[in-house]
Amino acid sequence: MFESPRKCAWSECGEESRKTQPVSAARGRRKKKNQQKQQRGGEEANRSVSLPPPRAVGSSSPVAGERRTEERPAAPDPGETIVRGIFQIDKKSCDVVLTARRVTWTPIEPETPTGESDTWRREERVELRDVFAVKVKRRRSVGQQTGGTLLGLTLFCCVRKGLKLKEKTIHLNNLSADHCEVWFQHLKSLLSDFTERPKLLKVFVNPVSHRKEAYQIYRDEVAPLFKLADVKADVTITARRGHALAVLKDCELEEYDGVVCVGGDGSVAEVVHGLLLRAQMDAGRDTDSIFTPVRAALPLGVIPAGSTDTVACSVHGIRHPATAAMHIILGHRQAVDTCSFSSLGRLLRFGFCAMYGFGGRTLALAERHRWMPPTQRREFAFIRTLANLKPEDCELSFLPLNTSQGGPEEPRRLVAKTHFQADGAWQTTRGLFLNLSIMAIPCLCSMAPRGLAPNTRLDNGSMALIAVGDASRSEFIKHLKRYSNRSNQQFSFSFVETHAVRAVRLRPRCRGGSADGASEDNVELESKKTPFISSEGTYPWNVDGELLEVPGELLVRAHPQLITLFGVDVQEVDDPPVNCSCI
Ligand SMILES: Nc1ncnc2c1ncn2[C@@H]1O[C@H](COP(=O)(O)OP(=O)(O)OP(=O)(O)O)[C@@H](O)[C@H]1O
Repeated sequence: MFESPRKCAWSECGEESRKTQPVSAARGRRKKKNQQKQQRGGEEANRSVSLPPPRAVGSSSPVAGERRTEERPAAPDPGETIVRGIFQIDKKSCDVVLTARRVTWTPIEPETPTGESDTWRREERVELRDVFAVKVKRRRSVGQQTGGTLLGLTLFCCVRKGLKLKEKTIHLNNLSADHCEVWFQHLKSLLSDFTERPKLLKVFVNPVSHRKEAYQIYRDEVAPLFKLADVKADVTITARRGHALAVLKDCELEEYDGVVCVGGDGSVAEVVHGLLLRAQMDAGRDTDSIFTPVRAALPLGVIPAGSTDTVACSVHGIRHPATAAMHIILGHRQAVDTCSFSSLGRLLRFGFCAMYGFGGRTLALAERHRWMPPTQRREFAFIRTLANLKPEDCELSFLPLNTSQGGPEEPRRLVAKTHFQADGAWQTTRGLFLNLSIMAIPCLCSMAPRGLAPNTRLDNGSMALIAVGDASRSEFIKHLKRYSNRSNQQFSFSFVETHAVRAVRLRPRCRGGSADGASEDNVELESKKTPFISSEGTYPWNVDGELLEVPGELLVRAHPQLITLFGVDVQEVDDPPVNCSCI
């Protein structure tokens, strides 16, 4: 029944397998029945067990008259059996079938006297798209590095539990070397057809991210999975801010199939900026002009090791390093919009999101208290800025996404208190704003399970502009608190407006010259209408969790699907929601 062209391999496997098969009188009857069935099926049934073993691409020279394009055998029908045999799985002898898509197995059990055989023959399967490695399994004594008794094959698979991806092993036990060799070669060949899976990665690890655990996370949770999947990694442990950017500007990117960043949002932003800047340099773009950027050459994987990890959450839905590693290994790719930040005609950086006003002030204050532990300094800055809550007087212009371009939602009305003016397609408004957020991705995180910008998507080609106008502190706190529930009610305030936009220009309106707001000691002394300006005369922006001091006007442009991240599009975070302890 299981005969194939590689007769010697199969016959040995057959003998070996028979040792493991349960013997029963009913089995003889079934065999006979199957033989009759096979005869009826004729050639069809034979072909299903006899596909030739895989041939390496380019390994055969063309036969006279054969066209080069025919060198590689035609891809098998996805449902067609490539190889079939018997293995012990979970201590049961199983009839195992390999097709181009999956491995299926059915326990071989004796029929009951009543012949109710099919009612308990439960078929199980694993899709090859979820298998990331196949290994020969051997029994070795302690300390033995090579050799050992062959036990069979092990499939390493990825299983989903909610949004979490976990490793699972399936042991296909059979002591026949030839049998296992045939299966191993077929499986290896099929897995190598997943060309989107990376083989060599450039990895950046930020050793000082959050609780300084990034290297440990990489070493203990990610590197073992990469090794199992035969993914090679060229690791750089960053020594300073800007190190990853410097490496990306100069390294031979063509060698790699992807870049991985182990760290928080700040590290991810630096690597994203590096990849995109390098792409513009390679394409000869003048970044000090209104240029059309080219896409990043390589996809980016993000292993979360920061405090908030909004980018990782937005493409994995969970802060779980092993899940992130699995997305990378399996080559799950998601196109992602980015934005560029320019001031005075010069590109400052590429990134995903920015905040001005409350978001910028809070980060600027936290940065001045670097000596504090990260969580404390963030909470301190948050409370202090909230206590001194004041609106920014600015001129806000934005280029709305044409409704025919399929915006994510109807834009909400403009804040009434501002002076509206249309300039071509741009809309300009002047007024007081407590906070302005411009986000190209939803920025999911445990404090905002549906995202800081639930009204944009990863790849919809637009950014969400969320403008929070002047309001009382208690109203502003109510607005912030609503981010933690999943009802999207945070925008149901008269002082909040949202727009789907293609570009935003923000010009802080300075009254009465520079105020020295650099010291938090005199923050209280600032006039309620004076914009927060650092001692260098710049305005603090929170760009991807990093402080960006902008000298005046900032232009933010959306760039649809400029980068590819390893991950998927998720709607909300799977982590338990976290309420900000400060409010
Ligand atoms: N060895 C290093 N020493 C100091 N800073 C570094 C080093 N390596 C990288 N950096 C910089 O640290 C900054 C912050 O990194 P990251 O965002 O990963 O940590 P975090 O701020 O603790 O996390 P989160 O942004 O999630 O709060 C990045 O801008 C990065 O460039």
